[in-house]
Amino acid sequence: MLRCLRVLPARVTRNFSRCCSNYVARMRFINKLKEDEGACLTALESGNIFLYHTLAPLLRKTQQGVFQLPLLPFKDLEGILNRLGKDGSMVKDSVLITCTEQNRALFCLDVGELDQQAVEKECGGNFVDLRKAFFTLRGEEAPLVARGQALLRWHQGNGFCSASGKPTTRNQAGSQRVCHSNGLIYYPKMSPVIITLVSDGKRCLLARQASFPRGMFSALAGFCDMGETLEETLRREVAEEVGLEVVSVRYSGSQHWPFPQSSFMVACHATVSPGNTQVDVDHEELEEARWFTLEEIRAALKLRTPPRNPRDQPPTIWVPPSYAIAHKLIREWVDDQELHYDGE
Ligand SMILES: NC(=O)C1=CN([C@@H]2O[C@H](COP(=O)(O)OP(=O)(O)OC[C@H]3O[C@@H](n4cnc5c(N)ncnc54)[C@H](O)[C@@H]3O)[C@@H](O)[C@H]2O)C=CC1
Ligand SMILES: [Mg+2]
Repeated sequence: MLRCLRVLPARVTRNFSRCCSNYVARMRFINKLKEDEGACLTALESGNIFLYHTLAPLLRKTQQGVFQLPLLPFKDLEGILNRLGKDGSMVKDSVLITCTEQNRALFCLDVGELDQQAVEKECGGNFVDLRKAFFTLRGEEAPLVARGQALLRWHQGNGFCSASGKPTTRNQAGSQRVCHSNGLIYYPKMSPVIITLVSDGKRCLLARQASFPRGMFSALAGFCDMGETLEETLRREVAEEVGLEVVSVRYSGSQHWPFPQSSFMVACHATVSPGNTQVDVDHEELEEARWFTLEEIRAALKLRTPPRNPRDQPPTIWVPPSYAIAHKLIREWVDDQELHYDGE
């Protein structure tokens, strides 16, 4: 939700405020901006832009020590670019992100061709790694910064048609690219991934990859193969990674996950029958997978930050932080277990 997004004082035209007075109108307006080049340019000229430098977002720290995503009005950014010796019209390369509830179109731009420190000085902020930005920004800004980077990354990697080899051209909103030599249209892509918390009724199954930070365990995850349903991916991934056969699936939620590239995470709870719980780990994929009791999971959830895990001692078990959908699955499982036990 964008309800709490900080935007600079609105300079909204009457038409624009009429269009965006409620959710349906706002969504239709965003859709229009994707199709109408002129309307998109007008919205950009009265909109706000946030910046990246080679895909690292610009953040600003307030006097209270809170990190924010600085939003620059079109004219201000044009002025900054001119002062840095760039043609201000580069602002028009901005990519549409959304329209805020305060009726402002929101765009982002990568200024990677400019001197990083000079931009930081002009804007009063610092370009930081996406992972750090995602972890430090307040809830409603983190998905925005991830979405912006994903779109900019997609444009940077799709400048040429994979069929003709000729350059592709983007529309004003940046919602598609076209190869004019053969008419092929390219749209931004996410890879669908299933993430599932497997339970045997009393315990849940968590796993870790060798690349995870020490002591961290998460739910099982895997990319969908071409032509698979989500249920088929889930059954296959659980079978492949831990050698178990799932008997039921329940949808929980979804999340865009920007690391390392755009994935569309679909989160589900799954169960195996209590008589079929012998784990057989695929060590090509996972370092370890095992069943955890409710008490163990409660203890892991209590750790707000990753624990210090000295090398010479067994690690304290911890789970992904609250912005990861794996955390939501684990918390829901605990709530379900507590409800179940209360009812017994
Ligand atoms: N948001 C969250 O809570 C969590 C997110 N994840 C994300 O889920 C994703 C998938 O999990 P994994 O266990 O790594 O998947 P996985 O079990 O499918 O194994 C990854 C392997 O699948 C292959 N693969 C097939 N299609 C691919 C594609 N479209 N893109 C990249 N590799 C592909 C590659 O060989 C890759 O090494 C990861 O990117 C990870 O960041 C994982 C756990 C928690
Ligand atoms: Mg996996």
